Amino acid sequence: MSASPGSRAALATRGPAPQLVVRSQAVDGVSAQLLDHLPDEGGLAWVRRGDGHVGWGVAARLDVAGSNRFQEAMTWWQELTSAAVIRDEVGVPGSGLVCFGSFGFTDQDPGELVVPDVIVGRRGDTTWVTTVSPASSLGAPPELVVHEPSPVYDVAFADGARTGTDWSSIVADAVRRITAGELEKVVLARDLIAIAEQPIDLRWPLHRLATAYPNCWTFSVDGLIGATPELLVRREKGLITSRVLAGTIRRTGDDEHDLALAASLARSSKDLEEHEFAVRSVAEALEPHCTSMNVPETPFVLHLPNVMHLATDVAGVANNGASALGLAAALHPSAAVCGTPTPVARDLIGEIEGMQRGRFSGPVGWMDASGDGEWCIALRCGQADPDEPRRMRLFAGAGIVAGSDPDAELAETNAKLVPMRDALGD
Ligand SMILES: C=C(O[C@@H]1C=C(C(=O)O)C=C[C@H]1O)C(=O)O
Repeated sequence: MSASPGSRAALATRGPAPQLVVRSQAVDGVSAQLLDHLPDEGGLAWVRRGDGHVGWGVAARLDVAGSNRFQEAMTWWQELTSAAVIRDEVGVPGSGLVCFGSFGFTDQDPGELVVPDVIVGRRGDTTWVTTVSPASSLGAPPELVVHEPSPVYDVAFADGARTGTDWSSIVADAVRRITAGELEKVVLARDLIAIAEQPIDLRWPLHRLATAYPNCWTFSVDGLIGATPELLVRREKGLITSRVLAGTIRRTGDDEHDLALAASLARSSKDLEEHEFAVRSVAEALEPHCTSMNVPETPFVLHLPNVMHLATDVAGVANNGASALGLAAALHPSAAVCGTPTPVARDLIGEIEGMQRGRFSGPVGWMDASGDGEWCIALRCGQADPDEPRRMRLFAGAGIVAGSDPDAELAETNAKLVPMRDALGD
């Protein structure tokens, strides 16, 4: 599967949303994994622990950028879903009409919503196929075929916008500015370039990510692929949840040592402070949308194969009709990927980070016609190069507070690059 962002302009839908006819039907006897069904071009994916959905083809698409991007996307989705004729014979989260989407970190970075022609979904024992067609040409459900991705060989890695040493020095600069009282926390990121011998079949790293990181959300949207551990927001039947991560320690591979490290992470005042900023930013953004909220006072330690994070699961009951995307828009950018105070951190990132993040650290996810859905933060990910299919940009960042050590932060970003590096076969 290669990315085809070159066709972005041609596929972009402007003007009135098309009228779509949508049908979801359960299918029996499908034992293959969802990702196995992705064709070699333009696949979309959202998978966790075997559940989720994959899609291909483009029944409708909206490209968005600018300060009004979330509102524009919500209006388009509202129009599209209210004009659609939806026959959902499955009735589980993810069946019926859904779109996949991703948004840039800044207003200037472009993002999109995509409604595929075909969606294959699974939730527990139920597998279904959704077909989406223009009202004038109702299609039959496709035969589900299993495709083999092409292995990725001989990947070389090179510095992106900055060398590690240069990046450490901008971290040191940020620490000075935090100590001087300009702001409390800023998240700084860096990129790494991966270059393979042959064009990269994105399904290869996707399979490996989903296998190695089953507790993360493995995604593929328009050439952006990754396995993120951070749920910005889920809305499902009136329940709103968010998993906030901030505060990280690398794993060593020695279980006993890792347990001791987890305990030290849970006691580290620097990490607890960094985490507190992130939780507060999420709780404040969700509060106007919830009748009752549960914000645990103490984080737990989330164990991933490469790192451990301080984590807090925030939950609330929706008190208004804000869609999952509306909530993601209210939350983005949280202090987990930007900083505190948000405007100062955002300006500092623009001033010293020295690269365009694109969709890295923006919301990525999916949404259904009722506005339920899941939006994660696009982390532990890579962006396929639209002009050079052998090339990807990989990203990682780290939260910087007064007590941060630049070399330790560099090591943290290296640990966060491991999922994508390993998935590409390093
Ligand atoms: C910015 C990233 O991760 C974020 C920063 C974290 C931290 O600084 O401890 C932890 C999880 C994420 O919220 C990344 O993975 O690139």
